[in-house]
Amino acid sequence: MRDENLMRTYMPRRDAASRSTTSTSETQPMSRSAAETGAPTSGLLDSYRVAREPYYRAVGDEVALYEAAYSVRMPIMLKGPTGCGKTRFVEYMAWKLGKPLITVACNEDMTASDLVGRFLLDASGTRWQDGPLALAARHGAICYLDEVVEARQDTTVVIHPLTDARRILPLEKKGEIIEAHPDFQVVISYNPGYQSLMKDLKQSTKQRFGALDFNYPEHETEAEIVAHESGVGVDVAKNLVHIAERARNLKGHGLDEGISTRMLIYAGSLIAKGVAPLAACRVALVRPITDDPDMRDALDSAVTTYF
Ligand SMILES: Nc1ncnc2c1ncn2[C@@H]1O[C@H](COP(=O)(O)OP(=O)(O)OP(=O)(O)O)[C@@H](O)[C@H]1O
Repeated sequence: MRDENLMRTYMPRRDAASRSTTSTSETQPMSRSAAETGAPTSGLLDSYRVAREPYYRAVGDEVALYEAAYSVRMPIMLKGPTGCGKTRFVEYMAWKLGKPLITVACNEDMTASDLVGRFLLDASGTRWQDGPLALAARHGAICYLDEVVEARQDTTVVIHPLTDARRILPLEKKGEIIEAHPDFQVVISYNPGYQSLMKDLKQSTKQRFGALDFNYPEHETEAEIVAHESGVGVDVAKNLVHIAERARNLKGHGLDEGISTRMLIYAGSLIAKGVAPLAACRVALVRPITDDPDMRDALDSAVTTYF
C-alpha cells in the first residue's frame, strides 16, 4: 500500500538534460482547450489509479456525503488532526468512484508553477510540462492537495478559477486556458489545530469548498482499525487506544497534539513484530510527541497502566 501511495504522489518527469525556464513567460494570446464532455479519463493517468480497494472503515456518513459532493463536482476540504484517516479516505473514495488520484504534499516553498506547470529546456528545445493540477484538470483526476495551508497564499489562489463555476485553469506562461475535464475535482486537507493568524486559508479560498470533519474514531472503531492495520489482537489494540485517549486529554495542557491513529498503528506493528509493549509504546507513542521530561513521565505511566 505504501509503495503504491508513493507512486500516486506527483513526481515531475524532469530528466537530467531538462531544466526549467521562465524565459517564455512573456504574455501570449490565450487559447482555450476543452476536455470532451463525458470523455473517459486518459490512459496518461493510469499510474495514478488506485489499483486495489484501500481498507477504509467508515465512521459516519462521510462516504455518502462525499459521493453526493462529487456528483456535483463540489471541491471538498477534509478537516481534522494529523493521522486520523483523511488521506486514506480520499484514496478509498478515488477507488470507489474509479477516478485517478494525484496527491500533492504542499509546502511553503511551493510556487504556482509547481502546481500549474512550466517550460523545460532539453536537447530538443523548449517543451511545456503540465504540473499536477494541470494534469488532473486536463485529463480528469481527483487532485488532493495535502496540508494546503502550508503553501503560500499567492500559490493557493491558482486553484480559485478551478474551484468555482468557471472550472478553468489559465496557463499564463503557455497562453492556454484549460477547461476542466468533467471528472476533475479538487480535494484539500486542512488541520484546524495548526492554523494561526499568520497561516490560514483566505476566506475566498475556504468559501469555495464544502467541508467534511474528521477526528479520531470512537474507541471500538479505532481499536478495530488499529488491529486491522497493525496485526495485533483487538485487546492489545484497545489498550493502545486507551493510552491515546489519555494523551488526547492532555492536548493544550502540555501537548500540542494528541497521539494519532497512525501512531497507534506504528506501536501495534512493533508489538506484532515481537517488541515488548512498553518499549513499543515508548518508541512509537511517547518519545515522538514530547521532549518534556514531566510529560514523558505522565505518558509512560499511562502506558504502564495498560501494559
Ligand atoms: N477510518 C479509517 N479506516 C481505515 N484506516 C484508517 C482510518 N483512519 C485512520 N486509518 C489509518 O491511519 C493511518 C493514518 O491515516 P491518514 O494517513 O489517512 O491520516 P491523515 O489524516 O491523512 O494525516 P495527515 O494530515 O498527517 O496527512 C492510515 O494509514 C490508516 O492506516
